[in-house]
Amino acid sequence: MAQEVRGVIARTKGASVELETIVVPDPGPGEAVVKIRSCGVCHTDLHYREGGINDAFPFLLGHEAAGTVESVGEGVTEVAPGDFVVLNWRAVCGRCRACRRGRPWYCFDTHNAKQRMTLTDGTELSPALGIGAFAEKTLVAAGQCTKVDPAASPAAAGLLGCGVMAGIGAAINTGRVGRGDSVAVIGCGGVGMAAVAGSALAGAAVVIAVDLDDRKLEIARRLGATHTVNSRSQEPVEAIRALTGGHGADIVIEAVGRPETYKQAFYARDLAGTVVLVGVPTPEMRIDLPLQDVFGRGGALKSSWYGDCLPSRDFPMLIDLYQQGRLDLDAFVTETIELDGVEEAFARMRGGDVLRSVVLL
Ligand SMILES: NC(=O)c1ccc[n+]([C@@H]2O[C@H](COP(=O)([O-])OP(=O)(O)OC[C@H]3O[C@@H](n4cnc5c(N)ncnc54)[C@H](O)[C@@H]3O)[C@@H](O)[C@H]2O)c1
Ligand SMILES: [Zn+2]
Ligand SMILES: [Zn+2]
Repeated sequence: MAQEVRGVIARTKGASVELETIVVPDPGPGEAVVKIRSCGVCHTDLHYREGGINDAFPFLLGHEAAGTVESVGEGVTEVAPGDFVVLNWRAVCGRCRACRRGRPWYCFDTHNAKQRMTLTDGTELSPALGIGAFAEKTLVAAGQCTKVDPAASPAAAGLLGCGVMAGIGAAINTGRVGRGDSVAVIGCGGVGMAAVAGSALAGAAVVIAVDLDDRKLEIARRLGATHTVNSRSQEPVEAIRALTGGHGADIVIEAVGRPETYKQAFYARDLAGTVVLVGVPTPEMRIDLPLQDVFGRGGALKSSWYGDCLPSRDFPMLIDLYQQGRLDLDAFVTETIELDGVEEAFARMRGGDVLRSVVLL
């Protein structure tokens, strides 16, 4: 029996989101219905609301979530009703060229649930990043569910579903941060802050956190930053160079998604360093770089999707680190809110006032 539940909908470009009734069908073959316990507000949700990702309105927002499996469809063996799970963006195939090369976020053959959730008038919804978890329940592919220890707090576990995984993975999986490296992270929101924590976990000797807001920089110190730079008062490229013996950082992680910070990341790295691009630009954004600089700097320019994670490997590992007290996921949660508080949470995110607002259900 299809069920009616409440969900947060972005109807048109730039309009305030509204809490509306949505219809969640029974899970079909390979699918699961998940009762959402927590869902963090990520900047990507705001990008969807602004039409910055695509125009497939109306969106059912929310994609950084943990929940309990309520029911599963035919042939599902990965999870069973009652399992506590973290949701991931895509059920990757595991067989295509991208999957076999260990880059599943470039999978050509994802098996997400068909878009079958609707408004009560039958209008088809686009679930953000294939999830749609600002809702009491959502329909996903069973392969998007990773079982984790049910003793973990839902607010903390849900963060792994996007921002924290994207940030930690950008450092560890994409950037290959290792013992003794110097790292600069430009932009310390939920994603960049996790890149700071991931760099510290990986043994970096120098971790430079860069942001416009001293409150963020203070938290970054708690999570392992050895130095902080406020770009309002210091030119960040010069400051990063000064803190790394004049060379620039071995790994620079961009977690804002703006032309000026892309450019800073490019120039703040050591000549043989790696730039990891995590911030999502909008279609009209451009930067202009002298080709001599592009050529003359060795190293690597990499983009990082979802921290190049493998959910079944990385989610349980990060939950372990959290429960051992080695990864302070609670420090990311600025506030917990209700489903009807998402629009106000977007305003606080724009104002830079929160690291993460987390909807608890
Ligand atoms: N690649 C991925 O897999 C992935 C996953 C999740 C989010 N993202 C993207 O990462 C970006 C960050 O997401 P978030 O949720 O952390 O956002 P956020 O809004 O919480 O954080 C952005 C941070 O950047 C800071 N900032 C803004 N302009 C700056 C500047 N010029 N210099 C230095 N700092 C600046 C802000 O003060 C804020 O702390 C977004 O573009 C989001 O879409 C990418
Ligand atoms: Zn996200
Ligand atoms: Zn694949």
